[in-house]
Amino acid sequence: MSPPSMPVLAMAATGAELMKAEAELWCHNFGYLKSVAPRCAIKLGIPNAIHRHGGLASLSELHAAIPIAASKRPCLSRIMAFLAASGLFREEIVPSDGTAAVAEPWYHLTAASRLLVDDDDSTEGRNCVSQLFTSCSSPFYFTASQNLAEWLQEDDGAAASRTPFTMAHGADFYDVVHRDAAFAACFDEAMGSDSRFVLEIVVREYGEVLAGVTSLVDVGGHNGTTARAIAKAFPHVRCSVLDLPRVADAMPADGTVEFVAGDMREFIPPADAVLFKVWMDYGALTNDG
Ligand SMILES: C[S@@+](CC[C@H](N)C(=O)[O-])C[C@H]1O[C@@H](n2cnc3c(N)ncnc32)[C@H](O)[C@@H]1O
Repeated sequence: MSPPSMPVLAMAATGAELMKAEAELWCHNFGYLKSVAPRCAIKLGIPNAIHRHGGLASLSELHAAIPIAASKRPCLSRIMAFLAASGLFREEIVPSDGTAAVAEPWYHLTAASRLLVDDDDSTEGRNCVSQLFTSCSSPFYFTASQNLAEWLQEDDGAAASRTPFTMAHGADFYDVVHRDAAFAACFDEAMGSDSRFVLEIVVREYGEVLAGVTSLVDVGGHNGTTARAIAKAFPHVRCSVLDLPRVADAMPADGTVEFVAGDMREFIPPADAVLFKVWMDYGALTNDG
């Protein structure tokens, strides 16, 4: 078999090529800011503020709406410019009142940032995934990801019980959820917001997949947000949720869905349909896991 052709930089590279290659590395180096900056925008309530201005707000309007320390005011425009460059908002530079000599930036919500608005009365939060974003961009995951190389090098045998997450936090994901009330609340809200968002679309556009189905089990269904939404939209479907005992046993019975405590690797209650949504076994990242 002949080897692939020689990579460009193995040959004599020009200064311009080297500079371009280094610029690419800078982008990778600070790539995490693409996740951190929207997290900052959500915390400051920027998507909500633009939404309250009808989906388009000027920098001055954002300054009036968002509490920023006086000494940091110039930084807001830099964060907004970064977010616009990464596609979260659309920036337009126009004169502020038609007469002003100095043009100022205006920011439009985009399809993505519209999903970060959590005070839209017309959708009652069903089209908002800001909690999901906040949870997934949390330091818990970021810290765990720093251990990836060490985890790949560490040979802990066939059990492969350690994950980058356990290396960082000394416990597996669900143990941390269990012991850290703030993280648990953040995780619950994240899963809830994703379930409401996805179910709204499923109910509206894909209801036919449940035609003829009379029972459904949501495997790893957590607090039952998804199963409850299905039971409400499709009353002919009897819904149950299978989850680990410490989750299922803690759920109060409300007559809408039945909670079954168990491990899916051992047992899945019989039903016409089995739903897996955002299921991750954070403890089984083995070769075949
Ligand atoms: C990422 S959450 C997703 C929750 C829900 N499906 C959703 O989309 O909002 C994964 C769920 O799977 C559950 N889980 C993890 N391992 C499980 C197992 N072996 N058997 C049953 N449930 C499990 C967790 O307790 C958690 O509630």
